[in-house]
Amino acid sequence: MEGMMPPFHFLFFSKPSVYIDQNSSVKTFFSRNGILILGFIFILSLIALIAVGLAQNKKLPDNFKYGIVFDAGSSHTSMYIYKWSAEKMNDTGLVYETASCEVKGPGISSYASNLQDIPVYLSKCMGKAKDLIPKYKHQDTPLYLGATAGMRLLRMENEELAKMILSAVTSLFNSYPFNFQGARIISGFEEGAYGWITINYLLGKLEKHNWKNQFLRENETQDTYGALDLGGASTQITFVTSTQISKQFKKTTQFRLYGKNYTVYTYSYLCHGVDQALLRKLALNAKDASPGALMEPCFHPGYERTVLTSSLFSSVCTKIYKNWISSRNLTIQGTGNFQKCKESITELFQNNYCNASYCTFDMIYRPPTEGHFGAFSAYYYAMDFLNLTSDKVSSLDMVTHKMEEFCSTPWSVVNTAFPQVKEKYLSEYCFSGTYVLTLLQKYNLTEYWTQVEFMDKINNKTEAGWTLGYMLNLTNMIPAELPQSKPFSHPTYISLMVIFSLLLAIVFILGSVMFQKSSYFWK
Ligand SMILES: O=c1[nH]cnc2c1ncn2[C@@H]1O[C@H](COP(=O)(O)OP(=O)(O)O)[C@@H](O)[C@H]1O
Ligand SMILES: [Ca+2]
Repeated sequence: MEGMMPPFHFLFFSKPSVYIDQNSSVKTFFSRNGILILGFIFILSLIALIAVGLAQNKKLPDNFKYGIVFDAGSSHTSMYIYKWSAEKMNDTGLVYETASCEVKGPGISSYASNLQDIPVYLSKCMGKAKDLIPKYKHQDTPLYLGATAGMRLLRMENEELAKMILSAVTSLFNSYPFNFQGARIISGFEEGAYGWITINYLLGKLEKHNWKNQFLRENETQDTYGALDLGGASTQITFVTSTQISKQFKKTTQFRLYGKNYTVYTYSYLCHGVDQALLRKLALNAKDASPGALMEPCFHPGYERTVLTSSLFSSVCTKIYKNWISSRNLTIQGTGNFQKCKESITELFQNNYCNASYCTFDMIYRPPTEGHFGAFSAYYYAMDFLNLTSDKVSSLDMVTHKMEEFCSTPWSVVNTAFPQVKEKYLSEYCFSGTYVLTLLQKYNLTEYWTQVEFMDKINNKTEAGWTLGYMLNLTNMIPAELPQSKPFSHPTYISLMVIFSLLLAIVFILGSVMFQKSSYFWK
């Protein structure tokens, strides 16, 4: 049996029963110490290997954070609750909308004369936020309210009243356990810029990971989308421009996001929101109306609506049209003519004077548009209802044809076909659809019809709008530089794994050989 290897299990389980002589016991002593040292290295390497593996692939605990933003628009107020993983807060696209709430009632600016009703107005949605967000997170949850063009118009009319509305909101929100960060009127510039951040963040245009989960460099990221927001009282256009723009126009802003610079052009047109545009159009035409009646091509044939003429001139946007007409009832009668509707809408845009190289309308300079656009809010509501989104209808001729057909459909037919749609919205889709087309044409975007994507919820979850961008900015969640996503870079991780695996293999082999040799001395 001399010279033969002991069976495998012997290497590990057999114990020497007798020491043969002095010489062999010294050798055994050294070989046993060697084994101990190797065993020690083996255990250390094993611990290091496990530690590296765990650090790299650690399953992050479900530690979520929340944020609440109220969008106090001109026509209505909505609340959005955003949620994200606390550990990954600087990664893009990880903040999403977990719930939303429509505040019942009109826009907040109409509460100027009944401030005492503001708590009732907002408390239902606040109650929903309290129920949805775990109690122990309330104090860490930032809460914001941003008001847009409805409040901008009220401020122009009566600054004191606008302040009183915001104070009423502030005292109400201070009574809740959330981390209230303020209620304010955001500027049109912010509204445009935050809308642009929201859609590009959600579409993953600001930074990209590759398959190894590394952030891609500047030239490897995708082109951003321009943002088109259409509200009730104002509308915004925002896009990255490569045109050198003179500082005098003050229409651009610089962003540094995830290590990349963006020069963003943005402009907000007050009074060009869809509700104010309709009011301006009606006010403009009211003076030519035959006594008591106004023929209106943007409403369906057979549709009638009676208004008090004073209501047409009460807005800051229509005051300039106010003339000798004393207040009286005016019956608006639909004639359903798309072409005439479009012509009358075109009158709302001024094209007469431009003090720059190029203006879209209303003397506002704008550089040439570039790339794709995401159009949301009232752009989406109108085009989605009319089944005219750019992915459904490929050419502008088809859109025009469908609009002609829709506008000329008698109101009785439309009303019967859509009993579930709010009458205000349904009766105005001919106008709002035509307005969307005219506005896009004024922006020179109808030539690139398929490059305009009408969008509502991005990734089926998060509504496109300024609110998410606002919160991301105020919570510093979009870093200027690229964040490190893992404790080790991928090459370091691979190198460490290889080194420790090799070390383990060497130790194991050496250990086995030494153990085998020492067992000869024991025999
Ligand atoms: O479901 C809908 N169908 C059609 N239009 C809608 C719907 N929901 C909201 N809108 C319209 O979208 C616009 C939203 O404007 P918002 O209230 O945000 O004003 P603002 O951004 O100018 O302050 C309003 O004109 C409103 O009537
Ligand atoms: Ca809005």
